[in-house]
Amino acid sequence: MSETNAAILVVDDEPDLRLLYELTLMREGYRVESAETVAQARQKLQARFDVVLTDMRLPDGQGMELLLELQAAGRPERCIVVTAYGSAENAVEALRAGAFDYLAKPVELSQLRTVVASALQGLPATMSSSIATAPPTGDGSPAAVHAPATPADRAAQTAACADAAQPAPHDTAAGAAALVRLVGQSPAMCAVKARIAKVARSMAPVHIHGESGTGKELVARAVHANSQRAAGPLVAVNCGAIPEHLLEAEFFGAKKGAYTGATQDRIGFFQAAKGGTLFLDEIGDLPLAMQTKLLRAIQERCVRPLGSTQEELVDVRLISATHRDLAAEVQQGRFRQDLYYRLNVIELHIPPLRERLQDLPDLVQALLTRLAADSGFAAIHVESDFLQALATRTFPGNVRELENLLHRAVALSEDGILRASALQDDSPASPVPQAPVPAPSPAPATAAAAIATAPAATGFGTSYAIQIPMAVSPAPPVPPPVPAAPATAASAQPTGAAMIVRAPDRSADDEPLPSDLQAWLDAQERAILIRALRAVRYNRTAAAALLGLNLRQIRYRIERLNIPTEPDARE
Ligand SMILES: Nc1ncnc2c1ncn2[C@@H]1O[C@H](COP(=O)(O)OP(=O)(O)OP(=O)(O)O)[C@@H](O)[C@H]1O
Repeated sequence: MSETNAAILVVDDEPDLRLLYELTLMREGYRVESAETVAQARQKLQARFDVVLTDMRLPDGQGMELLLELQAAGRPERCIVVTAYGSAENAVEALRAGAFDYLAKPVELSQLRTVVASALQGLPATMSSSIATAPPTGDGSPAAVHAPATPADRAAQTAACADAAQPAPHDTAAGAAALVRLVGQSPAMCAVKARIAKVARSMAPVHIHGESGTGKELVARAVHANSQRAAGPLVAVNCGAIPEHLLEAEFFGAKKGAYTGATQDRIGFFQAAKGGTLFLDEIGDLPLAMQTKLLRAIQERCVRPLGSTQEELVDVRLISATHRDLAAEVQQGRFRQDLYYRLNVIELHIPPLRERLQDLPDLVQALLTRLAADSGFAAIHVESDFLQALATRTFPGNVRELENLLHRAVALSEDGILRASALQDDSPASPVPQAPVPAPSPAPATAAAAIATAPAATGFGTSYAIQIPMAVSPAPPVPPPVPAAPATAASAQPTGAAMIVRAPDRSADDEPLPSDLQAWLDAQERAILIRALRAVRYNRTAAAALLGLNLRQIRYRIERLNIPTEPDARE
């Protein structure tokens, strides 16, 4: 959307501050209206805006009331709440209630501009084209508006699992593809997908919790891909893999000579993720000293590269993940409570695979599709006893364990047929629990086989039967690069395989067509440019040379695709 058309409502009772916000935003080209009280704001909100910037404390009530009323009315305005200095509770409360973002007093004007611009990103153009009138409600609260849904809204609607697996024409093909890549149609996974689509839309920090191998990184990628920052970078960091003495430089950047070995300026993760998402995996592994520095970066919204005197504005959405129980880590003094509070604004829990065993057939199919290409077999046949043997396991290593197990089974198979005997050396790591049998997922659209309860089912061990169609139905068409696994009834083999997974044919004719060619090409170009820039530490001349471009061409492309580079990136 053209940001200059955007309409902003500023709500603040302090005339000086109101004027300052108004002037700052008008200078950005926005159309600004203002209100001094909750009552006045309600009046103004009979019309529609793109963004509402409201102080928390107002003479006749709280800014939160406006936020909640807009939410309740299903209004599409993005709300930014201005909180008192140091009032983390208010900020977190507002984010949990659905605020897009918050600003702490005293509001830095550069931050105000960044946060408002970020809130306007990805809004449909129709919303900002005019301050359209919304029908009055009678009680003075903001009227409901059935505005065009945002991509995240649409994703939420389609995240009812069958739809998420078969994405409808979607504004962000990448967002739908990211949800499809997260295989599983069990109620637990459907709930995870629906929540991803819902929480993706704000700037609120998301904390993903789940055992190792449950797919936390895939979930983080899906949140990013469904957010309005999807066009920006996703920088994924494994906090446990960075030597302690390098943490600060890696996170915040460093000037040449700032430490032994710093032979040139380098940008940090915060700068690299500018305009996008910073995914801090294994956050529980961060040493306490670094936790303090990270907290400061989050609170102050700026970072200072090592050896620099200049602070740099932070413009990232934070996602963190851990397999640890962070609350327990806080109790034991190993994790800062205030940081935990800041990171855990929205929690996403990924259930372990043993609690959603009905996802097994879908997962086996998806994972084998990935493996089939490298296996050397034209197709991999999965015998029913192999699936049955899998279903008796508890997978303490979750999907990663399943992936490894399939990898070994395929590698050791001489004929491309997976039988239960292939699992004999792969002893189950733990005894089968006598847990209640989970309900099977409702009519899985793509499952090659569905695990269903046998009569008088009592537990995992002997109570499952595998319903086995003769062949795998074709996987739903998904945007690239998600591989499809075409296999038809005609491809069923005389082995009576429960599942047949064909190595994806890489011929161009079989690639699903992108629904928005330009967006698809831009995404490819952007990813390649970012890779090249990172490879040469953001030296644009070197990156251009890598890609067979000249400096002018790469500069043009960087600018066109809004690729963040170091402020003083070298040429
Ligand atoms: N629902 C899923 N659908 C498809 N693949 C999955 C799913 N969940 C996990 N995987 C695959 O399992 C492997 C492990 O996933 P991932 O790295 O995201 O797990 P994690 O929870 O981040 O693990 P860790 O805590 O050890 O970092 C990856 O190869 C991932 O692609």
